[in-house]
Amino acid sequence: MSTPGQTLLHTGAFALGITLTPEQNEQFSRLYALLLDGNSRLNLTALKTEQDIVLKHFVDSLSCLRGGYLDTPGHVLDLGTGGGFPSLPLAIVRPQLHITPMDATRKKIDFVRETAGALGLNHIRPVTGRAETLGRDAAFREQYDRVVARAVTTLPVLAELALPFLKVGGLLLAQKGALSSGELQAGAQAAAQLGGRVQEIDEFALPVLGDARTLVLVEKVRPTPDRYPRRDGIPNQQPLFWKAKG
Ligand SMILES: C[S@@+](CC[C@H](N)C(=O)[O-])C[C@H]1O[C@@H](n2cnc3c(N)ncnc32)[C@H](O)[C@@H]1O
Repeated sequence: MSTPGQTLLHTGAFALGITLTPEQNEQFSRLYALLLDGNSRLNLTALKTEQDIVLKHFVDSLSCLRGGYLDTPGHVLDLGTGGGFPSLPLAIVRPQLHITPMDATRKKIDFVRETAGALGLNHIRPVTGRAETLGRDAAFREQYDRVVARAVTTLPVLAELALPFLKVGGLLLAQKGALSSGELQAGAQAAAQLGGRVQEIDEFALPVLGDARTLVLVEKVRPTPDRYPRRDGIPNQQPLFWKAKG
């Protein structure tokens, strides 16, 4: 990563209240190089410029730390991690978390596993699978203190995919762009059906660029009914309280 890229990373992280150590800085530089290399082979991200990768992937990923809900040790599932976001940046700055990056696409999870190994992030255990299937597996259901999901589907669909993984008392942190009131209302209704309750809507601007972002916090207040999640693809085709995309 260039010196201006490092400055941007520091500025962005600092705006979120995070001061990076020299070792973390080095890990982000290596992550940047590995992402560029992986992208040329695997098409992991549409973002190509250094500024975009630093701000829209690294700093944006770290914005799930707003509010301090990931400051204590615990088990975190990253649902739909793609190329490892937010898992990899989060693992760099929060080594005390046990993080499970999960995605339906094997080649993405292979990249996350190799990259975590290269960065010495031993507290990451990547898993390939669909949320609808793993959410019914006793090894995953109700096993997590936190679920993070960045840029994954609409709020009502995400509520059905994510809430089954949480212990009662756990939190879903949904990282989204600008959110319509319709999506939020449907998401709140879906969450209630699945044992959740919208706790906070945190609207903020992405550091440096100012793009609109929303961090939606949903607390799990009682167990998710056994009939959820529905089978593969159904949450997306027939979202609760929401129209499917045409
Ligand atoms: C738009 S990408 C976002 C990736 C990453 N979170 C990021 O911010 O760069 C959405 C990801 O969710 C995964 N995904 C979508 N539905 C899923 C499901 N039902 N189970 C597991 N992964 C899913 C996709 O494979 C894709 O990698």
